Amino acid sequence: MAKDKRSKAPGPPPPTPRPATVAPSWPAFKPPLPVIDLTVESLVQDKVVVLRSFFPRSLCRDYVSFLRDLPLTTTPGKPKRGDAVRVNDRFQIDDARFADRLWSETGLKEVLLNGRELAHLWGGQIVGLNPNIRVYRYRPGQFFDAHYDDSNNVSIKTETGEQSPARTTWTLLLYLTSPADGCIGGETVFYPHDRRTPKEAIAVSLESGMLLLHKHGHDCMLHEGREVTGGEKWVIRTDLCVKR
Ligand SMILES: O=C(O)CCC(=O)C(=O)O
Ligand SMILES: [Fe+2]
Repeated sequence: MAKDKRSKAPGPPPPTPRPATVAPSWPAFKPPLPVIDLTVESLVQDKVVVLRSFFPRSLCRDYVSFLRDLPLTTTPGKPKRGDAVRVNDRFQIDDARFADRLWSETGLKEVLLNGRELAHLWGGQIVGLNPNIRVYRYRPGQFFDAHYDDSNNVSIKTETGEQSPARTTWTLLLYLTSPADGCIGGETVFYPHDRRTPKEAIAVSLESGMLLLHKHGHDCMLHEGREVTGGEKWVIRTDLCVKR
């Protein structure tokens, strides 16, 4: 797929149904996070990193049972021209408070900001996570077709309470289920050379509680969420934001 004809990750959600406006009462991070010394492991140099056991299994289970009760909507199978085919059930909310909790009450902030050898990766000075929180559920037969994720301009509340201009630079995916919970398939697959061929596929297997970050925007690798063939894949998606 040529870069100039690339299919984009979906932009704003379709006009109906509308994104939720009332923030969910997300479960507490219990036990307190992080549960292990988080480490940033590189899977594809300068493009994909993972932090394993970001959520413990028990917290993943708490989240999945909580998320089940949210008003998820099935995305249309027929996307607008230029948008990726994405077939899953999803919930979306602008929730700056939860984005901030994920950033500053989990150990993520410390591990990313203190890792001096990582500083060059993020595309600027990290200021937090995108308040646009997305929850995906994939059931058997559902998938996210190959696409690129865009960088977006957003506004983030700083520690002093002011809104500050920011830009998303990396996609954040937090996997809540895996084969250990009966989820078969659903790997996130990257194609470093923009060719969706089995030979060039770098497949990241699901691991409950693992957080994955991948570079997006101009340098985004073509990627997809493989079809789920058994059980359910649950993911929380947001983005890493830098100062603009
Ligand atoms: O669910 C996945 O594995 C991929 C999700 C994705 O690519 C996205 O949210 O843009
Ligand atoms: Fe994506």
